[in-house]
Amino acid sequence: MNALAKIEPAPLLRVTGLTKTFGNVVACRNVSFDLHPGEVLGIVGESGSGKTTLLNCISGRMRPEQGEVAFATRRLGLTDIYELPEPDRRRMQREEWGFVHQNARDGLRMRATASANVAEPLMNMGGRHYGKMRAETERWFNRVELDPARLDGQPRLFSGGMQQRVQIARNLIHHPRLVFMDEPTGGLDVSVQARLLDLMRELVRDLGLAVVLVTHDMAVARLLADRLLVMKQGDVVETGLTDQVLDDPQHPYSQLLVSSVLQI
Ligand SMILES: Nc1ncnc2c1ncn2[C@@H]1O[C@H](COP(=O)(O)OP(=O)(O)OP(=O)(O)O)[C@@H](O)[C@H]1O
Repeated sequence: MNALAKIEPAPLLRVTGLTKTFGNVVACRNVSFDLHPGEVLGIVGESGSGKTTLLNCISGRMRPEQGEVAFATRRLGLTDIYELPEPDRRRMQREEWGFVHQNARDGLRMRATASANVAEPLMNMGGRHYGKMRAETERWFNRVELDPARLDGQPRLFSGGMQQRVQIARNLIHHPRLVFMDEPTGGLDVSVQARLLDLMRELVRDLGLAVVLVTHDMAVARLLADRLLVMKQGDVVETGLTDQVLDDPQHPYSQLLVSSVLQI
């Protein structure tokens, strides 16, 4: 083992040379990065830069044309997720990952009760003790600052901010090792966003979560991300620590992105 290998911890996720096209459009071109346990990586860029496509490819929802997405699974260690048999990949996604969508209706069953939504990952992992699952669900309701009196309500009757809290609880209750978030506070009122962001920051820190976060909002990136990956027309044009990228952007596109936010 060389000296670097001793210092450098093993990555949780390793993306290598990932490319995805739609006809003539190159949505992501030759993207590579490592994500380590407990690290929050923000993927930023303007609309159409390829953020969502990259997120979909690395979260196993869309197979890239080229490249590899390797995840350190509990059972097999660092494994190309697209080489896994489909049922194994789905199980890994269910048991080891979370995915928080921008629109709660994409991540929740709106007509099931909120408690059923939150408890479902526990049941998927073999939980059968109703009382214990109910208690854990209630604990998570409190953790995301939802009133346990609403446990048996349907998310479709909740406010947007409450729905996002249900989605977050559902995606954390089973102790995932990696959580993907796609504009998790997009579409919410600014005041609701602020508290939700604080809550998410607390949870990420307390649980030591590894997160891949897609956002076009630099304030969200500043608050949550340790490191940023700036995308422009499918290319990663800059990566670095969040403060470095936002306070001293090197690439002209990152400079434009940051200055356009500061002008608002
Ligand atoms: N299913 C698809 N079919 C065809 N083209 C697509 C598809 N999905 C994405 N694209 C194209 O790929 C490029 C990247 O889109 P993508 O949605 O990944 O960007 P984005 O940065 O997430 O944008 P936004 O912030 O608006 O969601 C765009 O040119 C888009 O039109």
